[in-house]
Amino acid sequence: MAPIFIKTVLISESVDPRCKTILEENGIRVTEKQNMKKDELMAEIKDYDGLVVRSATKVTSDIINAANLKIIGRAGTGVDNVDVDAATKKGIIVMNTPSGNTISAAELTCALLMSLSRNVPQAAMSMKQGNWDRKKFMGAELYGKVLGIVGLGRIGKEVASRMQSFGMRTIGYDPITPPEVTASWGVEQMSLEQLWPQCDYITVHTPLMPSTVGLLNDETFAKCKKGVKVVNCARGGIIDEAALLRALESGQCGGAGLDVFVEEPPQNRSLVDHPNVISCPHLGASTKEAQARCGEDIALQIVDMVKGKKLVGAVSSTPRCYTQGVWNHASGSVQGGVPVLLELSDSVFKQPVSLTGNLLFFKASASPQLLSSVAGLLATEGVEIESYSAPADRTGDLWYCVGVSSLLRDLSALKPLVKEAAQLTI
Ligand SMILES: NC(=O)C1=CN([C@@H]2O[C@H](COP(=O)(O)OP(=O)(O)OC[C@H]3O[C@@H](n4cnc5c(N)ncnc54)[C@H](O)[C@@H]3O)[C@@H](O)[C@H]2O)C=CC1
Ligand SMILES: O=C(O)C(=O)COP(=O)(O)O
Repeated sequence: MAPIFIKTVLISESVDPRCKTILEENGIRVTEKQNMKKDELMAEIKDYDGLVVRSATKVTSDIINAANLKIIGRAGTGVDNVDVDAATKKGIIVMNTPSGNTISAAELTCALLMSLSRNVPQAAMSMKQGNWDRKKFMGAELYGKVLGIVGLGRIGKEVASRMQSFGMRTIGYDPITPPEVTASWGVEQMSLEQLWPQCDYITVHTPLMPSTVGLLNDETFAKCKKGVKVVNCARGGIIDEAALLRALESGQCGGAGLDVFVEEPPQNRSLVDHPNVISCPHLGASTKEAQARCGEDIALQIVDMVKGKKLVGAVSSTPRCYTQGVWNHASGSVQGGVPVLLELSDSVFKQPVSLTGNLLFFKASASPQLLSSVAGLLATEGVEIESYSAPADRTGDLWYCVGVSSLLRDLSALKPLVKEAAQLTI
């Protein structure tokens, strides 16, 4: 991978100080400016190569177009506050640190589930007001109850294992994670139609995207058990807020634990003020540990990119990719839940290239010895070939891709054999 020059980075939110330290130790000038209004950010952003954000900075297309950024780093998971398409069109790499805050978000979800079952926040508030009301806060055990988990990715999985230890039965739905995989962590998958009526509790852990907006709505609440309790520690809007309020008022929903809102902070306080709602100001990732991981990870990922070592955590859609200072056009799709590359510049691959793991791309002219020469060279560097994708055509200089056991320390080792090379971890 060719180095990408980043001299200046703006951190626009409260990110762990390790982020600034690591970037500065690697010769990058860092400015921290928080709580900027949109026009302030638009004016400020012109001076930077990189921007590091959390969830509060809305990196809209007009901000992206006002900037000369090369990288937008998200110290956290969700990138719905970044216009990834606009960034990709401008050739800006968007990267996140998707596993750094998984445990913290899962633990907060479990805390909300437990609080909903035993009315802990309401009882604590009542005590502070001088009361001693044992009857009002009668709860119900989690033991033996059914928890529906919609979205069985990193956080959904961690929530399942923790709530199983309370004796909950965990069922779920995910269009991508295979049922045999979730069965191995004790989650029985089924369709949403089958799931809704079985659950005592439902928790959502999907990204926010058109297919997940309003997953719980008037129609789906009506299919749930009366009194179902719901938790949203993912993104505001996955549970439709107006439908949730109606379900709370009718008793169809018995309680809600909300960490996230469509508008943050929410101007409309109807949900927050509802007696059966417990809420937090988007605290899922707000632990020392999660912030330390995310701050450090994003800085290290940027430094690796600057050094041309590897590209970790990139989430940009892939119409173009950057090698040796040149933008290459690419096209791909998602097959069986796995993103695949079909074409890179003028090279159409014989088989789709699964975009997972460590990948080494190289451009070379076809020859019967090419693969064995590359394999031999990689072997001397201690790198094994795990998969091989060749272009359908064999004329001229074309792109090849090999899945490798680890990335090469120095791509220049390939120089005698190839015209261009790039490597990345996905
Ligand atoms: N409250 C907070 O502070 C935090 C919130 N989050 C949010 O939590 C959510 C989940 O994060 P991760 O588990 O790390 O993501 P992930 O990508 O590991 O898992 C998401 C899962 O949702 C599934 N999914 C996609 N569409 C679906 C649909 N229509 N129905 C059911 N499942 C669907 C995907 O297949 C995937 O398995 C994200 O929205 C993230 O932004 C993450 C960290 C902290
Ligand atoms: O990582 C995520 O998706 C989160 O929602 C955490 O957001 P934050 O970094 O706390 O603003």
